[in-house]
Amino acid sequence: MDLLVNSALPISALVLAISILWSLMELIKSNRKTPLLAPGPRGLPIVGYLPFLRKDLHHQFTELSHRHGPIFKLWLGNKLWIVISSPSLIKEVLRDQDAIFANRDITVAARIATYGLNDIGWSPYGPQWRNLRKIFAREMLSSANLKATYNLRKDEVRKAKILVNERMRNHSQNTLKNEERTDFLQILVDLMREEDNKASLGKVQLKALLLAWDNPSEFRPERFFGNNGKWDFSGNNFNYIPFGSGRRICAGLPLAEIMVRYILASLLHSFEWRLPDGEKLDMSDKLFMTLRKRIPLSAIPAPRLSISDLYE
Ligand code: HEM
Repeated sequence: MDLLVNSALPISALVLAISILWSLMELIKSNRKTPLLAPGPRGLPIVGYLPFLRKDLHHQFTELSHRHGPIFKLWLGNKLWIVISSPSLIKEVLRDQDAIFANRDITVAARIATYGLNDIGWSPYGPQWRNLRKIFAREMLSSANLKATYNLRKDEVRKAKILVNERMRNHSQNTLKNEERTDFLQILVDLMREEDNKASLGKVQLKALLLAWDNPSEFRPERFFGNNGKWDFSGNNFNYIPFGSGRRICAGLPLAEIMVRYILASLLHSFEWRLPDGEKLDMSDKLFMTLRKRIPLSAIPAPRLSISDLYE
């Protein structure tokens, strides 16, 4: 019994000392002339909220924003973090006051991986970052990238040519399949063949029309309607900022805009996709540097166009 009491003594003394220290720190903090801070969850003395952080941080932050509002604070150790989640606050931080917020929080791992922050993404906002952005912009317009884009475009033109020629041949030989009689490509071909073609739609325009759209042979007139900037990803609509906004907006946006659209459109247009037998589509996510699918997607492609030349 004595032994138990004796060993419990140093622990209670330690707990008492930590509590006094914490109360003192809180007192000093409250006496400091700090501006009023946003609300936030309570943490532990010294470590703050660190022990409570979960791996699915983005879901945890969503939950916390439901509880504390669109701006809340977290103490992680002695560092204060402010988490924001409303379009108007995002505009304030990324656009209106972005000169103040244009720095990244540098981790040790980032410093090592970039040989001392020699990288646009991690470079502190300043002359070195400005130079790197200029070099990056020039590099993106370099002959190699222009050539790659040109080749991609050339390939799309070749494919559009094959599609239009095939459809016009089927049309004149009266061998159109049922579904082809009413699809969008056929509407354009009919328009082109009309004797009084006021739209002056020639073969060249037809091919150009096919290139500007994804799944061009689907009848989807809504693609012509404006959508009130709903999918404007240029950094001006703060409800939708996949590339960020302000000074640190994604430097690769122009390239990504061309490449992602072409690659996705080609994959969807040229192949029918299905899941491996017995597998269900899982949409859960995992936070890394960016958000990823928790279970990587395997999909099996099968050619969907009848013209085999397109797959060469
Ligand atoms: C769909 C594709 C892409 C998405 C969604 C994307 C998204 C982003 C985002 C969210 C940021 C951070 C912006 C901020 O901090 O406010 C960023 C930064 C950056 N991205 Fe992208 N990106 C894409 C493709 C690319 C490509 C293809 C390149 C290169 C060719 C690129 C190069 C960069 C660079 C260099 C930065 C750092 C800019 C800076 O700190 O000044 N990105 N990107």
